[in-house]
Amino acid sequence: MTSETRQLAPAKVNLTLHVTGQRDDGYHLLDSLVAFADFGDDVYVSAGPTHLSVEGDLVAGVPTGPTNLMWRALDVMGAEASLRLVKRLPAEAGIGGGSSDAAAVLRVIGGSTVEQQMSLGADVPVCMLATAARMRGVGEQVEKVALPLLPALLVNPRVSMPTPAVFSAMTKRTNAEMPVIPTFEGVADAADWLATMRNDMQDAAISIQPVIERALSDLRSTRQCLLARMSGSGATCFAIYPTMKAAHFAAYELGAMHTDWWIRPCTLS
Ligand SMILES: C[C@](O)(CO)[C@H](O)COP(=O)(O)OP(=O)(O)OC[C@H]1O[C@@H](n2ccc(N)nc2=O)[C@H](O)[C@@H]1O
Ligand SMILES: Nc1ncnc2c1ncn2[C@@H]1O[C@H](COP(=O)(O)OP(=O)(O)OP(=O)(O)O)[C@@H](O)[C@H]1O
Repeated sequence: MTSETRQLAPAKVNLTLHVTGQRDDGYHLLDSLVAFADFGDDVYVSAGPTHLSVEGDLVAGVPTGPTNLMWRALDVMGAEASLRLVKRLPAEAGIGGGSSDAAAVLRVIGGSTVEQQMSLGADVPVCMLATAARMRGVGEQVEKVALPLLPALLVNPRVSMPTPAVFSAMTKRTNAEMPVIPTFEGVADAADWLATMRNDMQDAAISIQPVIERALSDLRSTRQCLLARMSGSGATCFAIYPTMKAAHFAAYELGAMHTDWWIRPCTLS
């Protein structure tokens, strides 16, 4: 590694999240269609003794020392590097911020195994791909899926959601897996199919933070919204639109109503 390498650590969005069972060790079996935004944290890696700097508007709650998942990624690989993180994704938000940051570091270092990736977090293997994929097992089984480019809006009502608390609040842990994912003819076709799928963590997250229901209903009320759902363990919700123009218009509409919410138009693929 010579000069500084920049990697986008894109937001991860669970377009579907089916929880299909629970292992004896407490981890849940998942079946999830995951997509990635064209927006995320910026991760910079350069040669040198291990060091991390964290900057940006959304640094609250992000560790700046050895517990940061980027630093832990270096430790797992027995590597040294100078790291810089420009944080643009809210933490504990269901869009994989820390996992995506760790995966970005692992991509630069190269040669990580699925076991090493999983030791950092269940979302790290899928974040290594950083493109649409079906995720199964407890997160270790990932296969790429072809998706049309989906115009979308991400909305976080600025409440943090620790993932274990949401899993604990679930009342039904054995649900149907997804059927075979079809080949989609376009955005509307994909949204129609997605509407028949679920996020099995959504009701549990709403029971902890009812404002998520408000985010979903406000997204559904925006013009031309094709689908609105929560991502991961929340609280970030996403909506799909036929065009980026519609997604930008919805961002404007919602932003006027909720000046304190985090609202970001993007494409997902
Ligand atoms: C809910 C998802 O975001 C869906 O993409 C992920 O499965 C969670 O991924 P993550 O944040 O990388 O999760 P980890 O940091 O590995 O795990 C946090 C906690 O979530 C629970 N956990 C996580 C993954 C999984 N398949 N089953 C679980 O029960 C465990 O209590 C674990 O202690
Ligand atoms: N680089 C990082 N960025 C954000 N959080 C980090 C990072 N490294 C460690 N953390 C810690 O990880 C915890 C979870 O943050 P993160 O944003 O990854 O969660 P999440 O949104 O629940 O992810 P997921 O969608 O995978 O469930 C935070 O409490 C934070 O202290």
